[in-house]
Amino acid sequence: MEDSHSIIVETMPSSVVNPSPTTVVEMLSTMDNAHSIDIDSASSGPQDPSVSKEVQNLLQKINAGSSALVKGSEVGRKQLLADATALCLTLETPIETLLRITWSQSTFYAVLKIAVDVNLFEKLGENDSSPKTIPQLANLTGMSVELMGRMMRHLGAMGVVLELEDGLYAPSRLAKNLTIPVYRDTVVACFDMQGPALSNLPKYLAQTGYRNPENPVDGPWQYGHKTPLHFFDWLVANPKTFSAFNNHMSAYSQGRPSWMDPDFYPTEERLIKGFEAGIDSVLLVDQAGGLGHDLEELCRKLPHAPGRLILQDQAKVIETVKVDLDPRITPMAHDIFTPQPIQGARAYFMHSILHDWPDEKCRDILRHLVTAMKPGYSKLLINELVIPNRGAHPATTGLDWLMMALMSSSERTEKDWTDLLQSVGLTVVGIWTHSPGTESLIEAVIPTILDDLSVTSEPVVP
Ligand SMILES: C[S@@+](CC[C@H](N)C(=O)[O-])C[C@H]1O[C@@H](n2cnc3c(N)ncnc32)[C@H](O)[C@@H]1O
Repeated sequence: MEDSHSIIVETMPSSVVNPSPTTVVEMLSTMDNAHSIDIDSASSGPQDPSVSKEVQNLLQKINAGSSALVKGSEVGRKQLLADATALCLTLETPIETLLRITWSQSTFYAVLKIAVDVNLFEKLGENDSSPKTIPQLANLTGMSVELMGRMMRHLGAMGVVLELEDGLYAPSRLAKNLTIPVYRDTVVACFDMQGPALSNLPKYLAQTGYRNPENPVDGPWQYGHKTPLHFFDWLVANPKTFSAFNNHMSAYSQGRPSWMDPDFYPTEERLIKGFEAGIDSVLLVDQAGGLGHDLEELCRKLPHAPGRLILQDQAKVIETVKVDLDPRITPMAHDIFTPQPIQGARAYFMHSILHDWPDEKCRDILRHLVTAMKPGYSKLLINELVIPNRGAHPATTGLDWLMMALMSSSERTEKDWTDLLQSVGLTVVGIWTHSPGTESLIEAVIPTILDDLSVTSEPVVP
Protein backbone atom coordinates (compact mmCIF):
# COMPACT_ATOMS: atom_id res chain seq x y z
CA MET A 1 0.00 0.00 0.00
CA GLU A 2 1.35 3.44 -0.88
CA ASP A 3 1.89 5.78 2.04
CA SER A 4 -0.20 8.86 2.52
CA HIS A 5 2.41 11.29 1.23
CA SER A 6 3.01 9.52 -2.05
CA ILE A 7 -0.74 9.53 -2.65
CA ILE A 8 -0.97 13.27 -2.10
CA VAL A 9 2.05 14.08 -4.26
CA GLU A 10 0.72 11.93 -7.12
CA THR A 11 -2.33 14.13 -7.44
CA MET A 12 -0.41 17.42 -7.29
CA PRO A 13 0.43 19.49 -10.37
CA SER A 14 4.13 19.24 -11.35
CA SER A 15 4.92 22.70 -9.94
CA VAL A 16 3.96 21.38 -6.52
CA VAL A 17 5.71 18.02 -6.77
CA ASN A 18 9.13 19.79 -6.70
CA PRO A 19 8.22 22.81 -4.60
CA SER A 20 10.53 25.59 -3.44
CA PRO A 21 10.96 25.86 0.38
CA THR A 22 8.32 28.61 0.53
CA THR A 23 5.81 26.53 -1.38
CA VAL A 24 6.35 23.59 0.97
CA VAL A 25 5.25 25.81 3.88
CA GLU A 26 2.30 27.11 1.88
CA MET A 27 1.47 23.63 0.76
CA LEU A 28 1.47 22.22 4.28
CA SER A 29 -0.72 25.04 5.53
CA THR A 30 -3.34 24.21 2.89
CA MET A 31 -3.14 20.49 3.48
CA ASP A 32 -4.97 20.40 6.82
CA ASN A 33 -7.71 18.22 5.46
CA ALA A 34 -5.34 15.72 3.94
CA HIS A 35 -3.34 15.47 7.17
CA SER A 36 -6.38 15.08 9.37
CA ILE A 37 -7.31 11.88 7.49
CA ASP A 38 -5.52 8.70 8.35
CA ILE A 39 -5.00 7.81 4.70
CA ASP A 40 -3.12 4.63 5.51
CA SER A 41 -6.14 3.12 7.18
CA ALA A 42 -8.60 4.77 4.84
CA SER A 43 -6.77 3.21 1.90
CA SER A 44 -6.75 -0.29 3.28
CA GLY A 45 -7.06 -2.88 0.55
CA PRO A 46 -7.31 -6.64 0.28
CA GLN A 47 -4.10 -7.04 2.34
CA ASP A 48 -6.00 -5.81 5.40
CA PRO A 49 -7.13 -8.98 7.24
CA SER A 50 -10.77 -7.83 7.62
CA VAL A 51 -10.97 -6.79 3.96
CA SER A 52 -9.35 -10.00 2.83
CA LYS A 53 -11.89 -12.01 4.88
CA GLU A 54 -14.72 -10.04 3.21
CA VAL A 55 -13.22 -10.79 -0.20
CA GLN A 56 -13.06 -14.50 0.63
CA ASN A 57 -16.70 -14.47 1.80
CA LEU A 58 -17.87 -12.72 -1.34
CA LEU A 59 -15.89 -15.09 -3.56
CA GLN A 60 -17.55 -18.03 -1.82
CA LYS A 61 -20.99 -16.46 -2.31
CA ILE A 62 -20.22 -15.82 -5.97
CA ASN A 63 -19.04 -19.38 -6.49
CA ALA A 64 -22.10 -20.78 -4.81
CA GLY A 65 -24.45 -18.40 -6.66
CA SER A 66 -23.04 -19.04 -10.13
CA SER A 67 -25.30 -22.09 -10.50
CA ALA A 68 -28.20 -19.60 -10.68
CA LEU A 69 -27.07 -18.72 -14.19
CA VAL A 70 -27.26 -22.36 -15.27
CA LYS A 71 -30.77 -22.58 -13.82
CA GLY A 72 -31.73 -19.33 -15.57
CA SER A 73 -33.03 -17.76 -12.35
CA GLU A 74 -33.46 -13.99 -12.69
CA VAL A 75 -33.42 -13.47 -8.94
CA GLY A 76 -30.22 -15.55 -8.71
CA ARG A 77 -28.59 -13.58 -11.53
CA LYS A 78 -29.41 -10.31 -9.75
CA GLN A 79 -27.90 -11.61 -6.49
CA LEU A 80 -24.75 -12.71 -8.33
CA LEU A 81 -24.45 -9.25 -9.86
CA ALA A 82 -24.92 -7.59 -6.44
CA ASP A 83 -22.21 -9.84 -4.92
CA ALA A 84 -19.81 -9.21 -7.83
CA THR A 85 -20.37 -5.45 -7.48
CA ALA A 86 -19.74 -5.69 -3.73
CA LEU A 87 -16.53 -7.61 -4.50
CA CYS A 88 -15.29 -4.84 -6.82
CA LEU A 89 -16.04 -2.19 -4.20
CA THR A 90 -14.25 -4.21 -1.52
CA LEU A 91 -11.19 -4.72 -3.71
CA GLU A 92 -10.93 -1.05 -4.65
CA THR A 93 -9.05 1.41 -2.44
CA PRO A 94 -11.04 4.56 -1.60
CA ILE A 95 -9.11 6.65 -4.09
CA GLU A 96 -9.65 4.04 -6.80
CA THR A 97 -13.38 4.20 -6.16
CA LEU A 98 -13.36 7.99 -6.25
CA LEU A 99 -11.30 8.18 -9.43
CA ARG A 100 -13.55 5.61 -11.07
CA ILE A 101 -16.57 7.79 -10.32
CA THR A 102 -15.09 11.23 -10.93
CA TRP A 103 -12.63 10.50 -13.76
CA SER A 104 -13.53 7.30 -15.56
CA GLN A 105 -17.32 7.20 -15.43
CA SER A 106 -18.07 10.91 -15.79
CA THR A 107 -15.99 11.12 -18.98
CA PHE A 108 -17.21 7.73 -20.16
CA TYR A 109 -20.78 9.04 -20.31
CA ALA A 110 -19.69 11.99 -22.50
CA VAL A 111 -17.49 9.81 -24.72
CA LEU A 112 -20.30 7.30 -25.17
CA LYS A 113 -22.61 10.12 -26.30
CA ILE A 114 -19.96 11.37 -28.77
CA ALA A 115 -19.49 7.82 -30.09
CA VAL A 116 -23.25 7.51 -30.66
CA ASP A 117 -23.36 10.97 -32.29
CA VAL A 118 -20.72 9.98 -34.89
CA ASN A 119 -22.30 6.52 -35.46
CA LEU A 120 -19.13 4.81 -34.26
CA PHE A 121 -20.89 1.58 -33.33
CA GLU A 122 -22.60 1.26 -36.72
CA LYS A 123 -19.20 1.81 -38.40
CA LEU A 124 -17.53 -0.75 -36.12
CA GLY A 125 -20.18 -3.26 -37.15
CA GLU A 126 -19.64 -2.78 -40.90
CA ASN A 127 -18.31 -5.75 -42.91
CA ASP A 128 -19.53 -8.26 -40.40
CA SER A 129 -17.79 -6.49 -37.50
CA SER A 130 -14.35 -7.12 -39.01
CA PRO A 131 -11.63 -5.54 -36.79
CA LYS A 132 -10.79 -1.95 -37.71
CA THR A 133 -7.87 0.43 -37.07
CA ILE A 134 -8.09 3.91 -35.56
CA PRO A 135 -7.33 5.64 -38.91
CA GLN A 136 -10.03 3.54 -40.60
CA LEU A 137 -12.58 4.46 -37.94
CA ALA A 138 -11.52 8.12 -38.12
CA ASN A 139 -12.08 8.02 -41.85
CA LEU A 140 -15.46 6.31 -41.52
CA THR A 141 -16.80 8.78 -38.93
CA GLY A 142 -15.12 12.02 -40.06
CA MET A 143 -13.24 12.38 -36.77
CA SER A 144 -9.56 13.30 -36.58
CA VAL A 145 -7.22 10.33 -36.05
CA GLU A 146 -5.97 11.84 -32.76
CA LEU A 147 -9.48 12.28 -31.36
CA MET A 148 -10.55 8.82 -32.53
CA GLY A 149 -7.47 7.33 -30.83
CA ARG A 150 -8.37 8.97 -27.53
CA MET A 151 -11.98 7.87 -27.86
CA MET A 152 -11.16 4.24 -28.67
CA ARG A 153 -8.66 4.00 -25.82
CA HIS A 154 -11.25 5.18 -23.29
CA LEU A 155 -14.01 3.00 -24.75
CA GLY A 156 -11.54 0.09 -24.68
CA ALA A 157 -10.59 0.83 -21.07
CA MET A 158 -14.28 0.89 -20.13
CA GLY A 159 -14.91 -2.41 -21.94
CA VAL A 160 -17.30 -1.11 -24.59
CA VAL A 161 -15.01 -2.00 -27.50
CA LEU A 162 -12.64 -4.94 -27.67
CA GLU A 163 -8.97 -4.00 -28.07
CA LEU A 164 -7.35 -6.61 -30.28
CA GLU A 165 -3.63 -6.81 -31.00
CA ASP A 166 -1.98 -4.49 -33.54
CA GLY A 167 -4.23 -1.49 -32.83
CA LEU A 168 -7.34 -3.23 -34.10
CA TYR A 169 -10.75 -2.78 -32.52
CA ALA A 170 -13.91 -4.88 -32.59
CA PRO A 171 -17.37 -4.31 -31.08
CA SER A 172 -18.28 -5.84 -27.70
CA ARG A 173 -21.78 -7.16 -26.95
CA LEU A 174 -22.81 -3.71 -25.67
CA ALA A 175 -21.31 -1.97 -28.73
CA LYS A 176 -23.39 -4.23 -30.99
CA ASN A 177 -26.52 -3.42 -28.99
CA LEU A 178 -25.75 0.28 -29.29
CA THR A 179 -26.62 0.09 -32.98
CA ILE A 180 -30.24 -0.73 -32.08
CA PRO A 181 -32.20 2.58 -32.15
CA VAL A 182 -33.96 2.11 -28.79
CA TYR A 183 -30.63 1.44 -27.05
CA ARG A 184 -28.62 4.20 -28.74
CA ASP A 185 -31.45 6.64 -28.02
CA THR A 186 -31.19 5.73 -24.34
CA VAL A 187 -27.74 7.36 -24.37
CA VAL A 188 -28.97 10.33 -26.44
CA ALA A 189 -32.12 11.04 -24.41
CA CYS A 190 -30.59 10.52 -20.98
CA PHE A 191 -27.47 12.57 -21.71
CA ASP A 192 -29.42 15.53 -23.10
CA MET A 193 -32.10 15.50 -20.42
CA GLN A 194 -29.96 14.77 -17.38
CA GLY A 195 -26.85 16.87 -18.07
CA PRO A 196 -27.89 20.41 -17.07
CA ALA A 197 -30.47 19.22 -14.50
CA LEU A 198 -28.05 17.00 -12.57
CA SER A 199 -24.93 19.15 -12.79
CA ASN A 200 -26.86 22.09 -11.31
CA LEU A 201 -28.78 20.06 -8.72
CA PRO A 202 -26.30 20.58 -5.83
CA LYS A 203 -26.40 24.37 -6.40
CA TYR A 204 -30.20 24.34 -6.70
CA LEU A 205 -30.69 22.41 -3.47
CA ALA A 206 -28.22 24.66 -1.59
CA GLN A 207 -30.06 27.76 -2.82
CA THR A 208 -33.45 26.37 -1.82
CA GLY A 209 -32.34 25.39 1.68
CA TYR A 210 -32.26 21.65 0.99
CA ARG A 211 -36.08 21.33 0.69
CA ASN A 212 -37.54 18.37 -1.19
CA PRO A 213 -38.41 19.73 -4.68
CA GLU A 214 -42.15 19.40 -5.25
CA ASN A 215 -43.02 21.98 -7.89
CA PRO A 216 -42.85 20.44 -11.39
CA VAL A 217 -42.83 23.86 -13.10
CA ASP A 218 -40.32 25.56 -10.79
CA GLY A 219 -37.70 23.06 -9.74
CA PRO A 220 -34.25 21.66 -10.56
CA TRP A 221 -35.22 20.99 -14.18
CA GLN A 222 -36.17 24.63 -14.88
CA TYR A 223 -33.12 25.86 -12.95
CA GLY A 224 -30.66 23.58 -14.77
CA HIS A 225 -32.11 23.90 -18.27
CA LYS A 226 -32.86 27.62 -17.87
CA THR A 227 -36.43 27.09 -19.08
CA PRO A 228 -39.89 27.92 -17.72
CA LEU A 229 -41.26 24.71 -19.29
CA HIS A 230 -42.30 21.51 -17.54
CA PHE A 231 -40.13 18.54 -18.53
CA PHE A 232 -42.79 17.10 -20.88
CA ASP A 233 -43.54 20.49 -22.51
CA TRP A 234 -39.79 20.96 -23.04
CA LEU A 235 -39.68 17.55 -24.75
CA VAL A 236 -42.52 18.53 -27.08
CA ALA A 237 -40.54 21.70 -27.94
CA ASN A 238 -37.39 19.59 -28.58
CA PRO A 239 -38.57 16.93 -31.04
CA LYS A 240 -35.20 15.19 -31.45
CA THR A 241 -34.85 14.54 -27.73
CA PHE A 242 -38.57 13.71 -27.52
CA SER A 243 -38.23 11.02 -30.15
CA ALA A 244 -35.10 9.67 -28.40
CA PHE A 245 -36.98 9.72 -25.07
CA ASN A 246 -39.86 7.68 -26.52
CA ASN A 247 -37.36 5.13 -27.83
CA HIS A 248 -35.63 5.12 -24.44
CA MET A 249 -38.96 4.31 -22.79
CA SER A 250 -39.39 1.37 -25.17
CA ALA A 251 -35.86 0.16 -24.35
CA TYR A 252 -36.34 0.57 -20.62
CA SER A 253 -38.31 -2.66 -20.27
CA GLN A 254 -36.14 -4.77 -22.59
CA GLY A 255 -35.07 -8.02 -20.97
CA ARG A 256 -36.86 -7.22 -17.69
CA PRO A 257 -39.57 -9.36 -16.19
CA SER A 258 -42.92 -8.01 -17.25
CA TRP A 259 -46.09 -7.93 -15.10
CA MET A 260 -47.92 -10.06 -17.67
CA ASP A 261 -45.35 -12.90 -17.51
CA PRO A 262 -46.81 -16.13 -16.06
CA ASP A 263 -44.64 -15.99 -12.91
CA PHE A 264 -45.49 -12.36 -12.10
CA TYR A 265 -49.09 -11.10 -11.90
CA PRO A 266 -51.88 -13.69 -12.32
CA THR A 267 -53.46 -12.03 -15.38
CA GLU A 268 -55.69 -14.99 -16.15
CA GLU A 269 -57.25 -15.11 -12.71
CA ARG A 270 -57.30 -11.39 -11.85
CA LEU A 271 -57.79 -9.62 -15.19
CA ILE A 272 -59.26 -11.90 -17.82
CA LYS A 273 -61.56 -13.94 -15.58
CA GLY A 274 -64.60 -11.80 -14.91
CA PHE A 275 -64.23 -9.73 -18.10
CA GLU A 276 -67.69 -8.68 -19.26
CA ALA A 277 -67.71 -9.29 -23.02
CA GLY A 278 -69.68 -6.91 -25.27
CA ILE A 279 -69.24 -5.36 -28.72
CA ASP A 280 -67.15 -2.46 -27.49
CA SER A 281 -65.95 -3.84 -24.17
CA VAL A 282 -62.50 -2.66 -23.26
CA LEU A 283 -60.13 -5.00 -21.45
CA LEU A 284 -57.44 -2.45 -20.72
CA VAL A 285 -56.73 1.25 -21.20
CA ASP A 286 -53.00 2.02 -21.22
CA GLN A 287 -53.05 5.62 -20.08
CA ALA A 288 -49.99 7.64 -21.23
CA GLY A 289 -48.76 4.43 -22.85
CA GLY A 290 -46.16 6.07 -25.10
CA LEU A 291 -45.76 4.31 -28.44
CA GLY A 292 -47.74 1.28 -27.31
CA HIS A 293 -44.97 -1.20 -26.51
CA ASP A 294 -46.74 -2.51 -23.39
CA LEU A 295 -49.96 -3.21 -25.28
CA GLU A 296 -48.07 -4.84 -28.13
CA GLU A 297 -46.36 -7.07 -25.59
CA LEU A 298 -49.75 -7.93 -24.11
CA CYS A 299 -51.03 -8.92 -27.57
CA ARG A 300 -47.98 -11.16 -28.02
CA LYS A 301 -47.98 -12.73 -24.57
CA LEU A 302 -51.74 -13.05 -24.06
CA PRO A 303 -53.00 -13.70 -27.62
CA HIS A 304 -56.29 -15.08 -26.32
CA ALA A 305 -57.06 -12.00 -24.17
CA PRO A 306 -60.58 -10.77 -24.99
CA GLY A 307 -61.79 -7.22 -25.62
CA ARG A 308 -60.36 -4.00 -26.98
CA LEU A 309 -57.15 -2.34 -25.90
CA ILE A 310 -56.89 1.44 -25.84
CA LEU A 311 -53.56 3.25 -26.16
CA GLN A 312 -53.67 6.82 -24.88
CA ASP A 313 -51.01 9.53 -24.78
CA GLN A 314 -50.47 13.16 -25.69
CA ALA A 315 -51.58 14.00 -29.26
CA LYS A 316 -47.95 14.59 -30.30
CA VAL A 317 -47.02 11.06 -29.25
CA ILE A 318 -50.09 9.38 -30.71
CA GLU A 319 -49.29 11.04 -34.07
CA THR A 320 -46.02 9.09 -34.18
CA VAL A 321 -47.42 5.67 -33.23
CA LYS A 322 -46.65 3.15 -35.98
CA VAL A 323 -49.46 2.31 -38.36
CA ASP A 324 -49.15 -1.47 -38.12
CA LEU A 325 -50.07 -1.75 -34.45
CA ASP A 326 -52.00 -4.91 -33.54
CA PRO A 327 -55.61 -4.33 -34.73
CA ARG A 328 -56.91 -4.89 -31.21
CA ILE A 329 -55.17 -1.66 -30.14
CA THR A 330 -56.95 1.67 -30.67
CA PRO A 331 -54.67 4.72 -30.37
CA MET A 332 -56.35 7.78 -28.85
CA ALA A 333 -55.06 11.25 -27.91
CA HIS A 334 -55.90 11.92 -24.27
CA ASP A 335 -54.62 14.34 -21.65
CA ILE A 336 -54.37 12.61 -18.28
CA PHE A 337 -55.49 15.80 -16.52
CA THR A 338 -58.89 15.69 -18.22
CA PRO A 339 -61.85 13.31 -17.72
CA GLN A 340 -61.18 9.74 -18.92
CA PRO A 341 -63.34 9.15 -22.04
CA ILE A 342 -63.37 5.32 -21.71
CA GLN A 343 -65.83 4.43 -18.97
CA GLY A 344 -66.10 1.09 -17.20
CA ALA A 345 -63.09 -0.71 -18.69
CA ARG A 346 -61.97 -3.90 -16.98
CA ALA A 347 -58.60 -2.26 -16.19
CA TYR A 348 -56.88 1.09 -16.35
CA PHE A 349 -53.14 0.65 -16.58
CA MET A 350 -50.35 3.16 -16.03
CA HIS A 351 -46.68 2.32 -16.46
CA SER A 352 -44.10 4.79 -15.15
CA ILE A 353 -46.63 7.64 -15.08
CA LEU A 354 -47.38 8.50 -11.45
CA HIS A 355 -43.67 8.67 -10.61
CA ASP A 356 -43.55 11.60 -13.05
CA TRP A 357 -45.76 13.72 -10.84
CA PRO A 358 -45.84 14.94 -7.23
CA ASP A 359 -48.73 13.70 -5.04
CA GLU A 360 -51.11 16.60 -5.69
CA LYS A 361 -50.88 16.14 -9.48
CA CYS A 362 -51.21 12.36 -9.08
CA ARG A 363 -54.46 12.89 -7.20
CA ASP A 364 -55.79 14.93 -10.16
CA ILE A 365 -54.88 12.09 -12.54
CA LEU A 366 -56.31 9.41 -10.26
CA ARG A 367 -59.62 11.20 -9.60
CA HIS A 368 -60.42 11.15 -13.34
CA LEU A 369 -59.80 7.40 -13.33
CA VAL A 370 -61.86 6.77 -10.22
CA THR A 371 -64.76 8.55 -11.95
CA ALA A 372 -64.39 6.26 -14.99
CA MET A 373 -64.01 3.02 -13.00
CA LYS A 374 -66.99 0.74 -12.45
CA PRO A 375 -67.08 -0.26 -8.77
CA GLY A 376 -66.79 -4.01 -8.25
CA TYR A 377 -65.48 -4.53 -11.79
CA SER A 378 -62.77 -2.08 -12.88
CA LYS A 379 -59.23 -2.39 -11.60
CA LEU A 380 -56.43 0.13 -11.54
CA LEU A 381 -53.10 -1.49 -12.43
CA ILE A 382 -50.00 0.56 -11.64
CA ASN A 383 -46.67 -0.69 -12.94
CA GLU A 384 -44.09 1.21 -10.91
CA LEU A 385 -41.17 0.81 -8.56
CA VAL A 386 -41.98 0.22 -4.90
CA ILE A 387 -38.93 1.22 -2.85
CA PRO A 388 -38.22 -1.03 0.14
CA ASN A 389 -37.23 0.79 3.33
CA ARG A 390 -33.95 -1.12 3.45
CA GLY A 391 -31.80 -2.74 0.79
CA ALA A 392 -33.17 -0.72 -2.15
CA HIS A 393 -31.59 -1.40 -5.53
CA PRO A 394 -29.29 1.40 -6.80
CA ALA A 395 -31.20 1.65 -10.10
CA THR A 396 -34.30 2.42 -8.02
CA THR A 397 -32.67 4.99 -5.76
CA GLY A 398 -30.85 6.48 -8.76
CA LEU A 399 -34.12 6.86 -10.65
CA ASP A 400 -35.65 8.48 -7.58
CA TRP A 401 -32.99 11.22 -7.78
CA LEU A 402 -33.45 11.54 -11.52
CA MET A 403 -37.18 12.01 -11.04
CA MET A 404 -36.37 14.78 -8.58
CA ALA A 405 -33.98 16.47 -11.04
CA LEU A 406 -36.27 16.16 -14.06
CA MET A 407 -39.80 16.53 -12.69
CA SER A 408 -39.64 17.39 -8.97
CA SER A 409 -41.27 14.00 -8.44
CA SER A 410 -40.12 10.75 -6.83
CA GLU A 411 -40.23 6.99 -6.64
CA ARG A 412 -42.51 5.76 -3.81
CA THR A 413 -42.37 3.32 -0.92
CA GLU A 414 -45.21 0.87 -0.24
CA LYS A 415 -46.65 3.25 2.37
CA ASP A 416 -46.43 6.20 -0.03
CA TRP A 417 -48.44 4.21 -2.60
CA THR A 418 -51.05 3.04 -0.12
CA ASP A 419 -51.51 6.56 1.29
CA LEU A 420 -51.72 8.14 -2.17
CA LEU A 421 -54.32 5.68 -3.45
CA GLN A 422 -56.34 5.80 -0.25
CA SER A 423 -56.47 9.59 -0.48
CA VAL A 424 -58.60 9.30 -3.66
CA GLY A 425 -60.81 6.49 -2.37
CA LEU A 426 -58.94 3.50 -3.78
CA THR A 427 -57.79 0.42 -1.88
CA VAL A 428 -54.63 -1.51 -2.68
CA VAL A 429 -55.59 -5.15 -3.18
CA GLY A 430 -52.09 -6.47 -3.78
CA ILE A 431 -48.55 -5.64 -4.82
CA TRP A 432 -46.71 -8.17 -6.99
CA THR A 433 -42.92 -7.86 -7.22
CA HIS A 434 -40.74 -10.11 -9.32
CA SER A 435 -37.11 -9.33 -8.50
CA PRO A 436 -35.08 -6.49 -6.93
CA GLY A 437 -34.75 -3.27 -8.91
CA THR A 438 -37.71 -4.00 -11.17
CA GLU A 439 -41.16 -2.49 -11.21
CA SER A 440 -43.98 -4.00 -9.22
CA LEU A 441 -47.61 -4.36 -10.23
CA ILE A 442 -49.95 -2.62 -7.82
CA GLU A 443 -53.65 -3.51 -8.10
CA ALA A 444 -56.16 -1.09 -6.60
CA VAL A 445 -59.96 -0.99 -6.69
CA ILE A 446 -62.83 1.14 -5.51
CA PRO A 447 -63.72 -0.81 -2.36
CA THR A 448 -67.13 -2.47 -2.26
CA ILE A 449 -68.39 -5.07 0.20
CA LEU A 450 -68.26 -7.68 -2.55
CA ASP A 451 -64.53 -7.27 -3.23
CA ASP A 452 -62.05 -9.91 -2.25
CA LEU A 453 -59.45 -7.76 -0.52
CA SER A 454 -57.66 -10.75 0.91
CA VAL A 455 -54.66 -10.74 -1.45
CA THR A 456 -51.52 -9.89 0.49
CA SER A 457 -48.65 -7.75 -0.67
CA GLU A 458 -46.16 -10.59 -0.27
CA PRO A 459 -43.75 -10.46 -3.20
CA VAL A 460 -44.18 -13.26 -5.71
CA VAL A 461 -40.63 -14.49 -6.25
CA PRO A 462 -40.08 -17.46 -8.55
C1 LIG B 1 -42.28 8.05 -18.56
S1 LIG B 1 -43.21 7.98 -20.02
C2 LIG B 1 -44.02 6.41 -19.88
C3 LIG B 1 -44.57 5.91 -21.16
C4 LIG B 1 -45.10 4.47 -21.11
N1 LIG B 1 -46.18 4.31 -20.17
C5 LIG B 1 -43.98 3.53 -20.80
O1 LIG B 1 -43.95 2.95 -19.73
O2 LIG B 1 -43.09 3.40 -21.64
C6 LIG B 1 -44.46 9.12 -19.64
C7 LIG B 1 -45.50 9.30 -20.71
O3 LIG B 1 -46.47 10.24 -20.23
C8 LIG B 1 -46.91 10.96 -21.33
N2 LIG B 1 -47.57 12.20 -20.85
C9 LIG B 1 -47.00 13.25 -20.21
N3 LIG B 1 -47.91 14.18 -19.92
C10 LIG B 1 -49.09 13.71 -20.39
C11 LIG B 1 -50.40 14.22 -20.40
N4 LIG B 1 -50.70 15.40 -19.85
N5 LIG B 1 -51.36 13.47 -20.95
C12 LIG B 1 -51.08 12.27 -21.50
N6 LIG B 1 -49.86 11.73 -21.52
C13 LIG B 1 -48.87 12.45 -20.97
C14 LIG B 1 -45.66 11.21 -22.13
O4 LIG B 1 -45.93 11.60 -23.45
C15 LIG B 1 -44.97 9.85 -22.01
O5 LIG B 1 -45.33 9.00 -23.06
